[in-house]
Amino acid sequence: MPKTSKSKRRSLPVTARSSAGSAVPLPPIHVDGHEKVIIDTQSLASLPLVGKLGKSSTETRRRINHFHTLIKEYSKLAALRSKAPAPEIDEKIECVEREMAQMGGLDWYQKASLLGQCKSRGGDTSRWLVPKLRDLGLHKRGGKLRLLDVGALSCLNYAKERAWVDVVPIDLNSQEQGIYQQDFLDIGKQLVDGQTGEDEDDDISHLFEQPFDVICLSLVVNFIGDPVRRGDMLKQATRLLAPDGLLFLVLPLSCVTNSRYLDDERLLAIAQHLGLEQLSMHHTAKLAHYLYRLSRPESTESGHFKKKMLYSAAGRNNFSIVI
Ligand SMILES: C[S@@+](CC[C@H](N)C(=O)[O-])C[C@H]1O[C@@H](n2cnc3c(N)ncnc32)[C@H](O)[C@@H]1O
Repeated sequence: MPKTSKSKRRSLPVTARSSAGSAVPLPPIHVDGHEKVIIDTQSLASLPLVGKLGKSSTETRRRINHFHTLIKEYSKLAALRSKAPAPEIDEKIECVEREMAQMGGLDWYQKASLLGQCKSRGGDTSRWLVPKLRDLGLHKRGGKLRLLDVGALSCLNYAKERAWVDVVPIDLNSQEQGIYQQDFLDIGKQLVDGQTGEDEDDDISHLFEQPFDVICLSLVVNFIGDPVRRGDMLKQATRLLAPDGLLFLVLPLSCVTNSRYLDDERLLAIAQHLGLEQLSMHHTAKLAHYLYRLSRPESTESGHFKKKMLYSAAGRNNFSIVI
């Protein structure tokens, strides 16, 4: 039974609180010499569950989409503030935070997303991945596959495959016992910084010492509002994968079919740049699934994939991934 770090030390940044009690975003940090804006999704995790799940899946989807819009708005404002702090920007940020809080924060968002995973609403995306792993013969490879499930809403996603899959489920805001509370982008920092928990039980860094055979980023990259941090997520995956390891990426279909800045071809070019070979791609009415194999060490160079307009037509969204 995996231990959860939910009530224990977090390897996540500490969230400051304003006098009004609302979460205050953290200042930008510097990674590899570049300033990165922290999209303080962690602060959302601490907001109370006050929002309601929609009565119909359409209503829930509408609210989830609105939450995504608020995350993007939040990221833009945080980026602006890091360049030129101003009281008006702080006010706008507080407004966005308040609206998120009214909806129920990250906790509400996760519960609504979990509802979307019900069998009656299409099931969770692990059901697409498992047959692919079997096709590759990985179920009889000998020794269990180490699988990192990022943004796991349930620790039972791979329960049927427990004989050959060893899952490490993580999330920013653990929804149940057995899901480790951990920011994917912080993995490795503890190892480098030599951080340890207050007592040994708190420290889950040992879970990440060995590379993973499979990493799942299902509907997680689109959760991040900042295109650079989306790119960081893909880079982090390549860092944590074993040679020939597999990356399972799921995005809402509109991110690749209706964006001004991203389509399947560009996503493939980004993946190849990172040393990922595309094994499989599948679009459903709502989702785009990709399976990649790490075929060579990642390229560490940035600046190759800036935000570049591919389609200028009106009505398209602005989803992009920047490397
Ligand atoms: C839409 S849910 C996706 C759930 C599930 N993977 C699925 O396919 O339905 C996105 C989840 O990703 C989590 N998440 C976002 N960024 C993360 C990060 N940096 N580290 C860990 N979890 C993260 C959020 O907390 C949220 O629970």
